[in-house]
Amino acid sequence: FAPLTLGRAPAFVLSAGGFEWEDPSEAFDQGVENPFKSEVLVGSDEKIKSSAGRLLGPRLNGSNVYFVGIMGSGKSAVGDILARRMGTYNFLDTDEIIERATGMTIPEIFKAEGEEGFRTVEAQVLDSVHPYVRCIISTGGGIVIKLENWSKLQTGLVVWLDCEPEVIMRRIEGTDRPLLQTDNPLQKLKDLLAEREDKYSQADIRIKVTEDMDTEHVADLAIRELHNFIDENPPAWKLAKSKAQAEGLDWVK
Ligand SMILES: Nc1ncnc2c1ncn2[C@@H]1O[C@H](COP(=O)(O)OP(=O)(O)OP(=O)(O)O)[C@@H](O)[C@H]1O
Ligand SMILES: O=C(O)C1=C[C@@H](O)[C@@H](O)[C@H](O)C1
Repeated sequence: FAPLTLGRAPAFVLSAGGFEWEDPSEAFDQGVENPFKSEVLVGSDEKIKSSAGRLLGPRLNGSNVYFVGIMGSGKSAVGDILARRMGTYNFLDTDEIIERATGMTIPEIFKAEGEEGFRTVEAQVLDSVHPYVRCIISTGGGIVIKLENWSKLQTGLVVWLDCEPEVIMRRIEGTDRPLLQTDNPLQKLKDLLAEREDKYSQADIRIKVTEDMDTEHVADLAIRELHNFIDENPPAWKLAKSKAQAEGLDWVK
């Protein structure tokens, strides 16, 4: 078999099970380490923090990051900051795409088509955006309700912004979110959280957002936790390589 090439001449050729292919570390490992744990990157905490966002893109290798959580938890505000800090990722917001695609506001869609109609469009939008790469995607608070949406979210890394309803209420009181047009919006938020909590908690990363944390601070935490998640969940080839090396076996011929 001719070695598989990934757009350029292979530097190393692996041979396993009768097949030969290029060492995937050549294509995927860009030598970028977790800046919070790196011995190469030295400097003040502030300096490391400022480069941490920029260094996340190469380590994510194109994988999307999805923010989930109850409405008002900061998914759009924090997602936008994260994409700007990374520099190489785009920011998308499923609620905003729905409004642009339908030419209607979310309250108008709820009024005309009901919640079920909104959920159908929301699933269609997620279906069309999830094949893109290098995106930070803020999702609608109810995206986790439909099981079919989970398989799409799990093509990327999922971050739950876990924020108390009381804190959220103080931020979004008086806005036109359709599900909160009740006599007791705080109770409604609590009920929604109780219904969805077991779904949100399936996220890869959970960030506890408290009242004293501004959006920049939450973005800092998201960056740190994403770097840590990548360390703790290395791709299969990386595990195989270190296992082979530990056992003194040939990995690269
Ligand atoms: N950590 C924070 N500190 C202060 N204000 C915040 C914080 N997070 C979000 N906000 C503010 O709260 C409001 C709601 O935030 P945002 O729209 O980002 O939430 P969301 O999770 O995207 O909501 P939805 O699901 O309804 O789209 C915005 O005005 C935002 O600026
Ligand atoms: O929690 C929800 O169900 C919603 C959250 C918003 O982001 C919007 O998607 C819409 O208002 C519904």
